[in-house]
Amino acid sequence: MPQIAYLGPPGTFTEQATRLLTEDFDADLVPYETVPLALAAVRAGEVLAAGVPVENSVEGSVPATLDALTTAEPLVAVQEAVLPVQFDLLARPGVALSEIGTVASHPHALAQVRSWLSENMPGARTRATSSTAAAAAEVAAGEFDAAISASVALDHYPSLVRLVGGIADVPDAVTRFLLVRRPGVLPEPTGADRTSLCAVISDEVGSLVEMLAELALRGINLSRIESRPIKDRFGEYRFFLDFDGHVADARIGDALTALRRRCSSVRFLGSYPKADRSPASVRPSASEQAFQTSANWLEDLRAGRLA
Ligand SMILES: O=C(O)C(=O)C[C@]1(C(=O)O)C=C[C@@H](O)C=C1
Repeated sequence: MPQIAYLGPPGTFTEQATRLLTEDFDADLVPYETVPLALAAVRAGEVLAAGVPVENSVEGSVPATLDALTTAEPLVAVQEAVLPVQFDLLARPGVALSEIGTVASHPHALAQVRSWLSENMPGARTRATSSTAAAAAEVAAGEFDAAISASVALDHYPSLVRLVGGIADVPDAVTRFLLVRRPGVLPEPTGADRTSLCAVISDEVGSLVEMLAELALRGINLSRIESRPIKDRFGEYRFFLDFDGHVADARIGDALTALRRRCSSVRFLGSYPKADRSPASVRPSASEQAFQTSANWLEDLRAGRLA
């Protein structure tokens, strides 16, 4: 049975997402303490793939995931899932809300309940843990007084109780997760796909606009752009782009070759079906047929068949 890594311990949102991402095949889910460790296990061939959080609708991208995707051998996303995110406040039995001195969770989770904490527990100090379930484990071990966790965490830490349920500063918050593997056969195009890549551009006037223009000119809908520092040179950035379409689509392939010529480096991070299955809208001049017709026309010109 294939082994699939996820950000653990058991009871994280990432575990729930990874179960969803692997529901079509029998998989043995293996918890790792951090996203970089889960991705290192994929690179080392210890596991087939990893489920990792990539972006939250309230707090934005998950920097640990973006950095870990680009700083060692290439990996590609093959599937995405989007999960609603609401939290429970878990504590040891007999502890009242007013007695809680420390509340622990993953920094992304704490950021999503910041207003709730300041209104309801103004005296409590927040503590960062490696995941929402790690916070529950540390509360069970007596490290902290309370944890902001997924409600499934309670199944794994039965010594805790739910003090408050359904906490969320933004009620419809969601987190997007990816299933990431070593490069291999890509998922088939479905007409409702997303392509992710990371590009480094030169520090020159207009280079960002020109990169984006390559997408816009081909009618490609950009759904996310994010920059992360390159780290060893101040003021230089990697740009993470997500856009509608599959690398097998003519307009996407054409755009990628243009980016490859224009950027100092381009790392392909995968083409995979969008979680919401919403089809890409393709303008007539960027359709497969339009690309084929114009390629045939050029071939005829070059062969002397047309003037
Ligand atoms: O999966 C978990 O439980 C995590 O701790 C990670 C994470 C994240 O990185 O965004 C996942 C979903 C929630 O948005 C909060 C935290």
